[in-house]
Amino acid sequence: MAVYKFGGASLATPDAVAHAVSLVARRDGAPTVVVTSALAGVTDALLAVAHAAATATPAQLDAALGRLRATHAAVLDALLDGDDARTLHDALDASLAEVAALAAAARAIGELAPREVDRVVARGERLAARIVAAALGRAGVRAEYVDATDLVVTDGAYGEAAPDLAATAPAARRVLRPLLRARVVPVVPGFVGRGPRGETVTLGRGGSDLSATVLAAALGARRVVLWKDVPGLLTADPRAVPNARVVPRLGAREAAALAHYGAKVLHPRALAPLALAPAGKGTRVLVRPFARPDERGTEIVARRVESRAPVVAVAATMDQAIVRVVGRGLHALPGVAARALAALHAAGVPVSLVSQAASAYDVSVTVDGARAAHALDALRRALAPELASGELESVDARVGVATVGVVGACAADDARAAARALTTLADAGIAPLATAQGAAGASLSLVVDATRAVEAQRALHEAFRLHEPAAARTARVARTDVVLLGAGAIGRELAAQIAAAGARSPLRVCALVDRSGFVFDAGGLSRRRIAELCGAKVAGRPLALAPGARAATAAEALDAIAAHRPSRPVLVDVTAADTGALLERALGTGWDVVLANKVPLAAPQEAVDRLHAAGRAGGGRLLHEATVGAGLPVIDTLRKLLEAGDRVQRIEGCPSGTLGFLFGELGRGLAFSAALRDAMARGYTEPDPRDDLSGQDVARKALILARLLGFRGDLSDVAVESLVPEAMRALPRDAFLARLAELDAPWEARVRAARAQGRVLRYRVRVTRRRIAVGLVAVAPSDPLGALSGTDNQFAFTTARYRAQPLVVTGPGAGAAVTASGVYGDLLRLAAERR
Ligand SMILES: Nc1ncnc2c1ncn2[C@@H]1O[C@H](COP(=O)(O)OP(=O)(O)O)[C@@H](O)[C@H]1O
Ligand SMILES: N[C@@H](CC(=O)OP(=O)(O)O)C(=O)O
Repeated sequence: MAVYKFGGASLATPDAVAHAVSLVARRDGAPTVVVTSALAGVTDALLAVAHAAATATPAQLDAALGRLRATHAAVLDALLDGDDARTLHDALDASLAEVAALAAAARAIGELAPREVDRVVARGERLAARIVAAALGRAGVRAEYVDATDLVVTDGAYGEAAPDLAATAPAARRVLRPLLRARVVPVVPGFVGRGPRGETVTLGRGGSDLSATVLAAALGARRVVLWKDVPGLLTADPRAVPNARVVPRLGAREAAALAHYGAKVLHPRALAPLALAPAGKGTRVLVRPFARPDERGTEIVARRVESRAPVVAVAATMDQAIVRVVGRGLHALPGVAARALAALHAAGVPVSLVSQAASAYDVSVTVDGARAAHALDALRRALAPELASGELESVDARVGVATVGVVGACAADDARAAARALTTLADAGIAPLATAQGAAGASLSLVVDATRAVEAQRALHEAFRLHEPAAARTARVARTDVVLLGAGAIGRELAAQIAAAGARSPLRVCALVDRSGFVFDAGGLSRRRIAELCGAKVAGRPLALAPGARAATAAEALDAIAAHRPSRPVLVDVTAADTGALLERALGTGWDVVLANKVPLAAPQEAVDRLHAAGRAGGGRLLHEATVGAGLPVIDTLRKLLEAGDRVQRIEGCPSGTLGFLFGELGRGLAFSAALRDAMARGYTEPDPRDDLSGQDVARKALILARLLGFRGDLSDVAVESLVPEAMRALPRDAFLARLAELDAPWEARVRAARAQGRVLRYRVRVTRRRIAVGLVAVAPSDPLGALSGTDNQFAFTTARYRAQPLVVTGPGAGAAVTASGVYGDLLRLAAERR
């Protein structure tokens, strides 16, 4: 047996009502109770009529009733004809005539009593239920209108009546069971119940959800389906947060919390009648999309099982006022706060949030904004003695606030969730006016200025990554989106390393960018896609030609990616181009930047200063371990020394694997030309080996290191000794290579001279805060540099603490795998520090 509730938003047009009928028909005779809301907009219209009844002119009233007649007539004329249509037109006319009569009476006495307001407003549901029942009959489904006052027994509070389940159950069973047994679908107006004297009352806005769950509980239904015009219960109100997503399974506590924050999708008390049992037993509550009945929507379950993510949704109650009682009387005198709350209760002002710090100097509560003046009045009267004596300083109210709720099982007991919520608001420049978090609650409340409520919800939704599937977010790992600039050997290696780490890694490559264009996926490029793209790059095809790629400049690519609001984006530059302007822009907009590319950091001092300034202004951080010594912890070591308060006096080293190899071979007696050709054959050198021999690449690394020590100056200030004789510098590459043998004799002489002194040749950099020297030196074999072999790099730090013996870092300093791992280390550090 199932209870189907059709919301007003779903019953908006004749087609929609026909669709509702078809959903019931699809049940194919299975026992079904239908609960309807009023047609879309009708409750609002009836309430407007009720509230203006005493003051509106007859003409205004006629116009309003005319609109209501037209709304209903449009639906019933489209779906029904003959006797059915006539009967309903008569019912409609009679109903509206009664409203006119009630209004006339109201004009005479000056107001419409709450009892009459309920009588007026209940008409919406009653008319809708009659129309749906007739339309069902028309479609061949046996259906019968049953009035809610015969079923739903309440406490009789006008406008917000609470159903009495114990009294409702027997009545509902007595009336509905025989119908269900006879395979008749009872169609019941939602939102409506009976007071103690048999009078018609309403259950509060959105109350037909409650009607449905009360009847389901009374009948022991297997399922309640609340058909809505949204795809289910969402992580946020889609009108405030467009990328909100469906929560497939939501715990009852969270669903209720969401409803209490005014998420119009569910009546706050709707779940109370049901003892929600673990899946399989009890009544299942489903919130499903009316327009797409084959989608599953949301199931509300007793306990949330779906994920460990602490936060499942955000919501906001608008149009609130925050009312404060301030003064030392709150802690000096017993019972002042209790009296304040009692006064509000007595005045009929419901209180939602209550916040009082332990210092007890003020207590703040939130109330419906429309009742702020009434609340103030009640408080001032109740606390008059303390206000007069000065024990209380003031009672005041601020209207135009909203209560934003961060909803989740652990929102209230996960310190990280609370911290993140507050930091998120702080980052958005939104100061909470009050906060509350219960010891056992399923939510954290943050009161903010109403004008900032949408922004606050969006920022929180983003911060808790609610737009991602629940399984993808856990409390601890926040996603870092990596944008890879350059898809050469290092870029490809890095992408593969990140992809290999899989879902456990906080890093996700969401874009590859090359000179031709870019490929982007907000959810992260899959391992397979990365492999395909890299394969195409190796085959020499530009990215822009890949499926799903866009041709663009790198700047255009970044703008396009930024528009998707990536999570903690990092731009990784593994090109060898002058990318300074692009990096400056990224840093300035808060993106972090990781470089293997040396060029932007070896640029003129003022350009580098601009980069750092952009980072400071925009909040982006810049790491570049791989620019010196590839994956070796060179900059990391320097940072640790400085952080520990050491003073670094000098860094000496061989930051070139190519030159290291060359001098090793010369030392072993090889001819210069043979050693260089060997290095070329092994792929150690640049295509034109003079790029290595000129010392320019080494000079860049030296400059980067020196700048870390405080050096200010440019590449032109670096004294570089080139190993290419003046006369050979301008030759074409091949001409240079053809004349290599000419260099053998001079080199042999140098090596021999050094050996005579018991020394070996090395190409060394030496940097201090003031000076950079790059060139050939003869060192003793006992020197750390003397022992260097193969393509290893070496860096020796002489510091205040490492004075007698330097701290030495040695190891392979080139190659895609180690360079990529240097970049990877930086990325992990950024991800860890942002948590
Ligand atoms: N977290 C949420 N999930 C789904 N809808 C929400 C949420 N918060 C607010 N809403 C709003 O609630 C409304 C719910 O649906 P609707 O079909 O109008 O319900 P009904 O017709 O039963 O009153 C939508 O307009 C939607 O914007
Ligand atoms: N029609 C009533 C009751 C109701 O539940 O409506 P809906 O299902 O459209 O939220 C209201 O507007 O408050």
